Amino acid sequence: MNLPYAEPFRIKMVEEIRQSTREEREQWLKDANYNLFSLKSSQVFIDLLTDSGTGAMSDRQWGALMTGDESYAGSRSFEQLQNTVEKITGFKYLLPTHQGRAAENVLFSVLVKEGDVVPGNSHFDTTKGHIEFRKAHAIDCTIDEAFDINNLHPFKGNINLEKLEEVYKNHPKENIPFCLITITCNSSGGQPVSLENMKAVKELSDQYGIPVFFDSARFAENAYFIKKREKGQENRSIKEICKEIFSYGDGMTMSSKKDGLVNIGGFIALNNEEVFRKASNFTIIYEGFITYGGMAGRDMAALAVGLDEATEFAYLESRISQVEYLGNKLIEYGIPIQKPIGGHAVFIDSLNFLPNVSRAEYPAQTLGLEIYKEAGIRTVEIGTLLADRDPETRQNRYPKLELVRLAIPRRTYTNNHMDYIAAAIKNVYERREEIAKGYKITWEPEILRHFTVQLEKA
Ligand SMILES: CC1=C(O)/C(=C\N=C(/Cc2ccc(O)c(F)c2)C(=O)O)C(COP(=O)(O)O)=CN1
Repeated sequence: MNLPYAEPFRIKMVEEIRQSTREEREQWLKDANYNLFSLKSSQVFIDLLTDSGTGAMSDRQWGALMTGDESYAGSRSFEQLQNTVEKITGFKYLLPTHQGRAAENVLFSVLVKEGDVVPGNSHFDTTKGHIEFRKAHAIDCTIDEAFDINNLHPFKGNINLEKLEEVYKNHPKENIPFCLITITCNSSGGQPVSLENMKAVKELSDQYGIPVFFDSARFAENAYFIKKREKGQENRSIKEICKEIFSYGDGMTMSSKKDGLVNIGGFIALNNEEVFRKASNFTIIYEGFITYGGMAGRDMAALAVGLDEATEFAYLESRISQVEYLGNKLIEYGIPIQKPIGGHAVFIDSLNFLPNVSRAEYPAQTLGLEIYKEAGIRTVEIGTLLADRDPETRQNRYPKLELVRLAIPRRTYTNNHMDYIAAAIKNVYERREEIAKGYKITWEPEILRHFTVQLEKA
């Protein structure tokens, strides 16, 4: 018989997780003002809040930690990281930061000014936050197919070139610091961008003299989808595809907490020496000296190993197959999810799941709370709460999709956990008609409200 698939690793360390009762969870949600971010990890059985920094490191990464060089300047670990980043991306200048939004803060302090526009595919919320915080505007030029959850376009992270050229034509070049391509595109469901689209975006941007940057948090997963789905790529290595991806950009920001396979860290990498020099000053102000930038030497050492591991097909196949396994189970149960299934998460369409909950009562948040009550599984809302209010009108911005994201940490849960998650969501789906009321906000902060917002039952 054909041998079934098995993971290319074995487990050497485990961490105990504990179940709770439904009564306990209902009380804990009340105490948390119905904000899943406010739960303690001890109150969560399976944590799908984020794949950011929550994965398991390998024995080689733990080994690298022990030999980290903590020198303030010129650390050996920085050199190891710099060599690895250049090998994978081709970018020769590196500025470490403590995580992805810190890289955005440093780079955007150089490139983004009041009144600018930054086009791209869907910007993730902290990236958008760092653009709007500077009184600039993010313009989403994603292809329309991305917003139809049943459309099986293989690259829903792609940029619509007509929409992008409209931006280039309607704004002076000095007010367009760069075009930002997010790979994979988190907000539209962990959807990849094709090499063909990246190439076309770079060519169009070069015509208008606009630089292109990558928000690269899940670049390796994007490369995997290119290898699996894009014509002519099936025989190329992940590392070869990554090199070509970055050849279509002038630089990158990176949240290493995703495809860096580490629990903390980020960086900027680019080829433009002038931008590097200016960004170095902001690194020193915000992050620390330019050869550690808010990271310990040991974390840079572990990251250098992590980037190498993350850009290997066997690891990516294992990681993405687990997400597909969960997604296919939910499809089998009739649950409406974003298709094709993304690389790091399964995204449930809560408007179809909970038709009786009005948009003004946050259906995606309502569904996330029901899933937690049902089985102690924490998810995150990628909908109206996250979309926040229009900076000028202060009205809710209702995005096209109201999603609940099930983000799968890397090398952390087994497929038994996936079966448990799918069964829990099926149970909620079977009682969806009874769920007719959502939630209302009792307190919210000025920006990025969903992290700390407080709610009560509507
Ligand atoms: C494509 C991209 C990201 O996905 C990203 C972060 N993402 C997170 C963490 C998170 C962020 C915002 C939330 O509302 C959230 F609930 C979760 C996530 O789970 O997906 C960052 C920023 O990288 P930092 O987290 O290292 O600073 C930059 N770019």
